[in-house]
Amino acid sequence: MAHTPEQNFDRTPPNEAECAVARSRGAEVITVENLTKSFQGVNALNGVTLDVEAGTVLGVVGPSGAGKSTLARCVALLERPDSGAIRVDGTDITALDGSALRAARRQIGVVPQGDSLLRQRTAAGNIALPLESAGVPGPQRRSRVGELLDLVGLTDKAAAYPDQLSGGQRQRIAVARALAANPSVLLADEPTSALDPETTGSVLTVLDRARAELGVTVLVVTHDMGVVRKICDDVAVLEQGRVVEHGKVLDLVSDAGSRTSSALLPAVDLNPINESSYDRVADVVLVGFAAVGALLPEAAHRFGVELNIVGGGLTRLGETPVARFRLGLNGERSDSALEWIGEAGGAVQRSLKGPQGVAA
Ligand SMILES: Nc1ncnc2c1ncn2[C@@H]1O[C@H](COP(=O)(O)OP(=O)(O)OP(=O)(O)O)[C@@H](O)[C@H]1O
Repeated sequence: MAHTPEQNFDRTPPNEAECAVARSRGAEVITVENLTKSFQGVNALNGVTLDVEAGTVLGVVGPSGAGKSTLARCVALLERPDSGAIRVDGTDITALDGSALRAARRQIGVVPQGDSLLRQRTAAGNIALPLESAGVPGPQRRSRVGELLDLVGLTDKAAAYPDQLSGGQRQRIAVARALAANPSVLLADEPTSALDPETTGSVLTVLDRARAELGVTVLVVTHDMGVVRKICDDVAVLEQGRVVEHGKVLDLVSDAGSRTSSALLPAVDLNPINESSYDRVADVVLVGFAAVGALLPEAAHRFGVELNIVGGGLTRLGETPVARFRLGLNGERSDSALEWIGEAGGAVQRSLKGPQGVAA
């Protein structure tokens, strides 16, 4: 989907309803198929397949050397894969060259790893750079730079040089620069490494705003599950060049065996003494305000059982409250109560005491 610079510039940001339509359509903006890449005999990518829905934030996580940056660099067309396809808005970008390749590159904004701003240019000058390269006329350029400074909350720093900005502010300017040509995809490689928690929050807020206000699809490479916790809709876990887990964060946390649930949910400590006084003990994951607030009291009331939380806790994934609780139940209808919690949307993960197979 090639845009001239003017078309890019003139494209008005989609409103909330349009973004919602894009999301509900579930259109896959990036599809990676069986991607392989090796460097001097080392397999960095070993058959990676995944898709990213339009208007979502995907976190690519995994240990050092797993292939995260190589995947990001392939998607950004900075690296050519050995085999496989990468479709962006339906076009296999690995097959492009010449002007088609340049047009495809404009669809992908990149926030590179590390400090990437030009030292001799002001914040505004850095953001303007891709617009200058694309030949966008001065007045339009200035207006676009103003919008982007506003988006990243740094209007008052337009004339500041990178050395006069904090690490987090520099990163926010790098995000603004990556968004300048109005790409459909924003790719950020470790955007928060080396930042303190507070500054990290401000950079993540900017990435989230890019998705929410511009409808951009965001792919963020990170070793920090805190990034996934705060802004990611989906997560792909890479290990040794392969995707070992991929899906919606809120679905994966309901799966007891997933790496995502282990990393993001409160631990459930074993407390045999406490648990011995119950007929049934089970773990449950509850997602969303309604489930967290109402499901357990409702189950106790419906089935006339005593139901206590004996472990676990509550957390927040983005704006969504999520609980992993260990429950202790007493009463004849304890199994029915657990079954009902499962049917009502809770994920009852294992029956630690009593008959197995209560899972829903
Ligand atoms: N340009 C390169 N030349 C040689 N080997 C490379 C190159 N880029 C990556 N590799 C190798 O490919 C493998 C995957 O590296 P990659 O940087 O993609 O992993 P990563 O998951 O991003 O790691 P990190 O979290 O440490 O950045 C590693 O073994 C790495 O040494």
